[in-house]
Amino acid sequence: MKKIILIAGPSGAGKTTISDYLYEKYDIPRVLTHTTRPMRVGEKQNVSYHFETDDSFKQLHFFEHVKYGSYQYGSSREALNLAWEKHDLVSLIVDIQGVYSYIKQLGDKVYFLYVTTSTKEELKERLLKRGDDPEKIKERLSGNELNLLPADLKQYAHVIVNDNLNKTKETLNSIISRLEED
Ligand SMILES: Nc1nc2c(ncn2[C@@H]2O[C@H](COP(=O)(O)OP(=O)(O)O)[C@@H](O)[C@H]2O)c(=O)[nH]1
Ligand SMILES: Nc1ncnc2c1ncn2[C@@H]1O[C@H](COP(=O)(O)OP(=O)(O)O)[C@@H](O)[C@H]1O
Repeated sequence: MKKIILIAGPSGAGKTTISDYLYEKYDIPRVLTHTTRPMRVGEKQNVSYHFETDDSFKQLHFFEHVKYGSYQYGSSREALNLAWEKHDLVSLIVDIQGVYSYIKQLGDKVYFLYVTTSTKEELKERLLKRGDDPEKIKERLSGNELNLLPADLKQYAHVIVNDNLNKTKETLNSIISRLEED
């Protein structure tokens, strides 16, 4: 059965790292989303995101979309179907609002991975090392942008505390072998 692995959690928790691992090890494609935020060093157009201008963003047809600060993010049904043509399992990095939309619209096709770390200090250190602007880090690690796991989503969430990447990979290996049996 076709499934979508939703990956959500705070900035710096390791969502992109996990999605990359699923692709490199299992060929599980990432459903690319669209954003108007500027590219970070190391990111590539149509690899990390479809980077858009405010005008090109307006022309798209979204499954759901959100705004973070002054930047827009959104995902399309077309992108999901395209990824599903390549593989029955696909991954998608979203925020918590996106998780609600996907669970509502796709029900049991959703496998929800919630990624976090034991401490917020670890997130801050990783984001500084990644080269993020300290002001932006402050915003990302507070309020709604922190993407904490809400009580009503706990029943759907498979939580990964990504303090140790090797341990995380082992957990992912057993998750994928179970999902591939479905
Ligand atoms: N709902 C929704 N959230 C998205 C989408 N694309 C990205 N996000 C979320 O937007 C937030 C900001 O993403 P980004 O700027 O790449 O920062 P990062 O989390 O630090 O890598 C993250 O929580 C992403 O999961 C989307 O299409 N829909
Ligand atoms: N378990 C881990 N231990 C230490 N650093 C990690 C771990 N997982 C990911 N990282 C690093 O932390 C930074 C943030 O990870 P990333 O996957 O970009 O997070 P997110 O997509 O959730 O914002 C990256 O530089 C990544 O290489």
